[in-house]
Amino acid sequence: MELLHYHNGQLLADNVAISELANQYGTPLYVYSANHITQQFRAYQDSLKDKQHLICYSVKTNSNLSVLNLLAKLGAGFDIVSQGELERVLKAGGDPKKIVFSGVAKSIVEIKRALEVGIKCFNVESESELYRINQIAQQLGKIAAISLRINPDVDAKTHPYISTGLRENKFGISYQLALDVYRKAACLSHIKIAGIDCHIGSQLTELSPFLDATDRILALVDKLKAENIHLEHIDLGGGLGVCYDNETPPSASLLTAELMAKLTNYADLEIIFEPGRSIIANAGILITKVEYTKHQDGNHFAIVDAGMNDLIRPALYKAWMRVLPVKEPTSSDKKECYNVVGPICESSDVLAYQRELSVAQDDLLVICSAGAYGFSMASNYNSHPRPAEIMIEGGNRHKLIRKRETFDDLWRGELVL
Ligand SMILES: Cc1ncc(COP(=O)(O)O)c(C=O)c1O
Ligand SMILES: N[C@@H](CCCC[NH3+])C(=O)O
Repeated sequence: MELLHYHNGQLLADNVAISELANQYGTPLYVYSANHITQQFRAYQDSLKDKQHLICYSVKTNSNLSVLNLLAKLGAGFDIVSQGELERVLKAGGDPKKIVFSGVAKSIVEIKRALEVGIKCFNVESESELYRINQIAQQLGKIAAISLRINPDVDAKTHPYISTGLRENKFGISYQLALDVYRKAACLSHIKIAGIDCHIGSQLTELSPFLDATDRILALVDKLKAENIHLEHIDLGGGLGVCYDNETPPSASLLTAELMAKLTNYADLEIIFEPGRSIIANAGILITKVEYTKHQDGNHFAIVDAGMNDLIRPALYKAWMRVLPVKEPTSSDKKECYNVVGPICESSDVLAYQRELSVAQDDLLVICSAGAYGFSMASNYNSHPRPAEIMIEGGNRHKLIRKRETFDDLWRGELVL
């Protein structure tokens, strides 16, 4: 079932009226549906049930403790990229043995902490990182399980800012060097080679880049085997896209089925995925209120209380996100072509360009598909407190899962000289 639908002229999320949420919690407001998150996660789980697998939700996508806790209870592992994300997962009740640690700049402190809590695996992104991990593991008297994140040099056919698997990107170890780095890893005293990893980008709407990357990774697995380097798992990353407008990405079950077909001769390998957006993007919305409308020089602006500080995707990538009025439009409404703009003093603070809307002051609008890379990328720019977040459970109960920030939160930790 879709998250949003109109009923008696009002927009509902699951079975809850958006206007009720805005009245109770204020705006801007992030809202997520536990049912939808569960449904998306289970789509991965169900399609992999015949294969040893671990679905490591990508924490950066939406790292609210309640979201992590919900996913942990469903059996998720976690893909993290910082100690902050590690601490969040632990705080939310996630199992450290199901954590994989990606990221190009893991610090000594981060590596130590990850070893102490006993994560599943480091996704190593450079040769120097490998040596650092070995050294720290030696100091702690531990063996670090690693996989190398391979940069397969595959075009993910997505926005250049969110493509990560091309040779010019900073991520991973070059395909050409990978075998050699594995050989070096095999000689290190405190390293255990556990797997192989790749993640080629985000918001992928075609299957072919996934298939190409997997072929290249499997060719490496074969070469490693020939050298007696045996792996326990293969991690194919995240990246599956969602529908924001009219994209038609493959479903999680089609993606996993196509990839599993390639893995039939690798029955002993556990398969790991690191999905983020496809779990939660369409399980979340951002509710915002129209503060003013402005009509001048042929332009129509709906000036709303949410801005690029709350949701940066449109400003950062010119991402298109659907905007729906909370009051159901009728055929007699007079519509104009609006730019939906926020309060921030930047010309790029535009949430949506050129949308046919009928809006008036104090109307509520919903930015759809905002569950992924929404709140997790929010900032306090222009000294706006970050929004509250709420979760709808069971389709009709709603709970605050993050309080709206106060002004005290804005200057917490600052000192007046
Ligand atoms: C290493 C890694 N894994 C997983 C993800 C999740 O990607 P997505 O949200 O596109 O599924 C990302 C973000 O792109 C990432 O950098
Ligand atoms: N933040 C990006 C995706 C980047 C993925 C990070 N690995 C977005 O909103 O689309």
